[in-house]
Amino acid sequence: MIRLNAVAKTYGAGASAVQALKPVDLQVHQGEIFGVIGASGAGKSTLIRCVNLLERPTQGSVVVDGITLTELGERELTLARRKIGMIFQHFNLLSSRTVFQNVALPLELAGQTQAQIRARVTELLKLVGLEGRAQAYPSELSGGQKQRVAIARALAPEPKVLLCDEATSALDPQTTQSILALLKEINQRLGLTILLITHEMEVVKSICDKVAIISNGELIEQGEVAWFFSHAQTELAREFIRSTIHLPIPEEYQCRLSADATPGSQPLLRLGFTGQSVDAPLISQVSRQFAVDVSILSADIEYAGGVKFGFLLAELQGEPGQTEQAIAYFREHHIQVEVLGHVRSHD
Ligand SMILES: Nc1ncnc2c1ncn2[C@@H]1O[C@H](COP(=O)(O)OP(=O)(O)OP(=O)(O)O)[C@@H](O)[C@H]1O
Repeated sequence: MIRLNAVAKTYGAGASAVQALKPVDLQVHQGEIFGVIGASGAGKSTLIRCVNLLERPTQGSVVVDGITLTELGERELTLARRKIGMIFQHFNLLSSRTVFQNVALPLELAGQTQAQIRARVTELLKLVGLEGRAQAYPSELSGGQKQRVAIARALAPEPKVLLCDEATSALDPQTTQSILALLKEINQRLGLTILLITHEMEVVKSICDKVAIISNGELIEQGEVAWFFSHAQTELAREFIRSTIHLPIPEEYQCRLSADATPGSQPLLRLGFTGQSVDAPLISQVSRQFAVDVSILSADIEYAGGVKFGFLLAELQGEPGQTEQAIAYFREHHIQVEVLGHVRSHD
């Protein structure tokens, strides 16, 4: 449904030129929710704006629903863009228009009759859960409601593709989840293809089928979300995965923790389980095989894309040679092991 072939974008020229996007290949199939995640300045906005040519790529071609947008003239491009809806972080509603009038705008521009517009807007407001707010002005709405209006407006011309530019970044976590649930519902009910950009792994985890990581204008890793959580290759990908997990070290341990091992101290580990390792009884195996005790401080096991993954904060207790062998055993069995430090026993 969306295909980017070696799309690159450089802003400016000469000494002040900024290459925001290096040649990028990306394919999003019909009905998929595809997330592109990256840090600030990585090139996410540039990438998504190249899809509907809000930014003209410096090189490469963009194909949406079989039409090569990069070959079109302005008039044809305006028509083709009707099949590509877009929503933004700050909603971009017209403040002087009511909810109804905002959603009606693209239909007015397409020359629909008043009766057609009324029927379609009513249907869309119902779809996004805003019946009864048709006559409100944007200033009277919450952030989540504003994004719902923006979604209804984007859907008005019956697009095949919806582009979401950090659509939930200005919303609180609860409202974020309700907007993500709405996007998922629309995706499933209408078969709409969604390409979103975000800096939050939670968004990817909640609704995406596929994900790509962008760094310095390059897609450094991409795949199905389930695969990604269990096989992430790059350190940046693993960092994003860790960012969805909350495992603080208890204060009581912090004050007994030091970087180096001292006589009698025990290693404090963060263990990352993905794929098969999450279901294997590796903790009890280690305990039996190497005569170590494993004291679990906290754990967080989650699902994403149908795959279980999780992290465990644990202190290993045993003789140094044994704890080292236990750590090696974990690593051999595809558990990510990070030694966070060494814990002194209570004074
Ligand atoms: N219009 C522009 N002119 C010049 N440089 C630009 C322009 N837009 C973006 N850039 C630069 O291109 C790079 C990528 O920016 P982009 O906005 O695409 O990243 P981003 O990942 O969306 O970041 P953020 O999350 O902070 O918006 C940055 O170095 C940015 O400064």
